[in-house]
Amino acid sequence: MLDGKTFFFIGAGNICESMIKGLLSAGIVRPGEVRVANRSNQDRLTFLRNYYGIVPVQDKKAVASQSDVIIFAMKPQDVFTALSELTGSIGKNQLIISVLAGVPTALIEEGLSCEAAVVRAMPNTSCAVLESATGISGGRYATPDKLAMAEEIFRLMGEVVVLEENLLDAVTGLSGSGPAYIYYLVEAMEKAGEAAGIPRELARPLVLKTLLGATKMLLETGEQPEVLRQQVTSPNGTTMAGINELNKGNFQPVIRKAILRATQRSKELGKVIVERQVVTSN
Ligand SMILES: NC(=O)C1=CN([C@@H]2O[C@H](COP(=O)(O)OP(=O)(O)OC[C@H]3O[C@@H](n4cnc5c(N)ncnc54)[C@H](OP(=O)(O)O)[C@@H]3O)[C@@H](O)[C@H]2O)C=CC1
Ligand SMILES: O=C(O)[C@@H]1CCC=N1
Repeated sequence: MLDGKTFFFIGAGNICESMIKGLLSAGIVRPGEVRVANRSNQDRLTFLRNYYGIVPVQDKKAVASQSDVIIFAMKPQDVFTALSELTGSIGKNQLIISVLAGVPTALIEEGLSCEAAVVRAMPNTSCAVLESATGISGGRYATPDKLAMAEEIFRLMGEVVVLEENLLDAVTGLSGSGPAYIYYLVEAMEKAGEAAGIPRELARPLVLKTLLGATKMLLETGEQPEVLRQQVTSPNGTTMAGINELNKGNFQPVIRKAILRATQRSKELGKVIVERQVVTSN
């Protein structure tokens, strides 16, 4: 379904680069089929062209009208300018993917005013290494084949779940922001390893392999995390002592709070943008 398709990224930031890296390394999409535009930062486009061989774009309208897949990848608050720059250039046959946190498909549909096939997606930066966890949801005019195409695109870069749009904010809080929580955990574990006397350069491989090994155990054994945790935890041993400290620090409630707050933030971002749309259109 993707053979020879052209991709147009509007917004050349972090998630755009992760997706470009992933799409190209998956080997289905060629650099010449990937077009990228920014608001003003030309150096960034030059870097992406030199590094990945993609095509930098100035005339967004012209390129949008000639692209099969258009990916909205600007900050949520920049969506209105991006939509206004595309007026009249997009039609029903194209696939529009929005990775914008909080922004409903309806807002993009309305902005494009052509019954555009919009799919809202929430990938994460692990697209770059083909290990993203991505949630997708089709908008009002996204036909089953368009949703399937979006799923195929993200499946090249990792795991995909299709869900109702009202769950996309929760996906954002859980797995969209998720890599940052894990990096934060790695930072904390490395620092703790250092405090216990292990030099940083030795702590890192120990921490990373521990993470990778635990993930593989979960995937390959199919066991519940509780069961695997218990297998590590000897009665009155070292793990129990460590877990007790985590519990004293409210480990599970804190993680829950972080994910729920990030989910709520995604909803807030969307609400502000929808309100702006209502004000502008009145
Ligand atoms: N970072 C992440 O892990 C994830 C981010 N997202 C979502 O992706 C979106 C982008 O995030 P991220 O990549 O981190 O953001 P960045 O700030 O890194 O990049 C945003 C880019 O959008 C460009 N831009 C702004 N307005 C326009 C416009 N009108 N036309 C073309 N380009 C424009 C900016 O260009 P310039 O620099 O020239 O102003 C900038 O390069 C957000 O909506 C976010 O919610 C989704 C999943 C994960
Ligand atoms: O922090 C953010 O708002 C974006 C959305 C998910 C990951 N990064």
